Amino acid sequence: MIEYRNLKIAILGAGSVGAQVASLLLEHGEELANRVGAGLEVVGIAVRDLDAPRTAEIPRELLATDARSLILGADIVIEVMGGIEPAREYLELALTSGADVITANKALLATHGPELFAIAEQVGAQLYYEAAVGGAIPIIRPLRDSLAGDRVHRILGIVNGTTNYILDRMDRDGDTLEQALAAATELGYAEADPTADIDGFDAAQKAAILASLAFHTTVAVDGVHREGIRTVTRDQVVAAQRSGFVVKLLAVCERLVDPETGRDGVSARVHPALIPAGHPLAAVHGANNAVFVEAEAAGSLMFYGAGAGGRQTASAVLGDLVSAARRHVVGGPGVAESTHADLPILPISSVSTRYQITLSVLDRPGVLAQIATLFSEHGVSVEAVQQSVVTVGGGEDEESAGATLVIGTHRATEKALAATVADLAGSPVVARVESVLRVEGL
Ligand SMILES: NC(=O)C1=CN([C@@H]2O[C@H](COP(=O)(O)OP(=O)(O)OC[C@H]3O[C@@H](n4cnc5c(N)ncnc54)[C@H](O)[C@@H]3O)[C@@H](O)[C@H]2O)C=CC1
Ligand SMILES: N[C@@H](CC=O)C(=O)O
Ligand code: NA
Repeated sequence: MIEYRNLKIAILGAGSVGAQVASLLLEHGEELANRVGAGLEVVGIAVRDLDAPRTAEIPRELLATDARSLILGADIVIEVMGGIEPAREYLELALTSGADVITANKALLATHGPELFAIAEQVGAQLYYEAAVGGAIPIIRPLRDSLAGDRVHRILGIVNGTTNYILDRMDRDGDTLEQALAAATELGYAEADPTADIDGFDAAQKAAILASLAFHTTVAVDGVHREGIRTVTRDQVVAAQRSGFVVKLLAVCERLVDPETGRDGVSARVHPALIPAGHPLAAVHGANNAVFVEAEAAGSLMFYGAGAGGRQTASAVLGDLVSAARRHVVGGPGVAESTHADLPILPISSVSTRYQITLSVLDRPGVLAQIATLFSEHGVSVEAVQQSVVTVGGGEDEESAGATLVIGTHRATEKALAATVADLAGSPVVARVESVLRVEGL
């Protein structure tokens, strides 16, 4: 057996992810040591309760309640406890004491990432976070390293497993949102309070991280436009199927030209969207995640797999551990986060996309023409219109009770669309604006 010097590893948190990280590291320690050229010695695992049940067996002598002492004695600190404080304080302590840091904490990175990266850069340490987006899926390293020589234009991501599971059940099993959410809760995908998933907060944090990395700028979570899936109905999902689409909660990060100033900028948004049934993202089922990247030279790439789960996420954490340990063996300062492009974050009103608008309208001559005029007044170009007439009564008594119009548009700005929808809602020929959904991936 080869004798290596030992690197001291502290793990903070032994929940779903932490317990699996510890167990896999203890099980495969020798194999990983051979890959790294140094021993990986777990010096301790910080927990709040020494006797809490764990998802994997961990030797009790490794558990400790004094996180600070563990951090100060470590070469590499793995933070898998979640939350903002004390995680932020612990990571700052770890970095300033010269340790490299690995975190799975998207909430922390989306709010305090820039200050933590600045500290890492100052002290020459490295902050790794592959597990923070897309769980086990390699996406941070591909964006940071493999695509660093290219120019990323756009990212379309399914980055929240819980909402993808819910929308998939609505699409394939005919569930309502409430039924699908109940199933997601029973399977342990959704938390008891599913707000972070359902209302798009979790996806928005991931979008902020992806946009910062892809466009080499700083996108804070407050700069991400966010709409969750609470308003998505089974009727919308069925109507989407009929017109050859599926509804997905998407994180969309784009590099674009500001229509107001003509300058380059970036935008990040999270919202339900229609995706053509033949698009690779439409085939992402259940709680899986996928990130579809469009780059200038590379073209389209898709990264797909398990976006969550303790053991799956532990794989990403351990990949980061191997990278961090190799850097310790080789020496030298950490690589700075390349967020210096300083591209402005554009508001949602500057974004252009396609829309599908469903209207209940009166069924009488001239209605279509009036509606078409309304679109053209705002510079929104209509691509296709499908009409179905709603009837009441039967046989000789059957009469029209109105019509449903499904209108697909060409690209238009959010500003123009919002003005169009406001006018549609106030038009005497429109009984109701039933649904407005953005269309992506065309
Ligand atoms: N579970 C998953 O599938 C994924 C989780 N993540 C991220 O990984 C991190 C951990 O997530 P989970 O393991 O699922 O959470 P968890 O809630 O199962 O585990 C967190 C553990 O940390 C402990 N903890 C909290 N504060 C502590 C403190 N001050 N000192 C010591 N221990 C403390 C808790 O008692 C708990 O056992 C979070 O940031 C989460 O967003 C990222 C991707 C997927
Ligand atoms: N709640 C998240 C877990 C991983 O980040 C999800 O549902 O994807
Ligand atoms: Na990942």
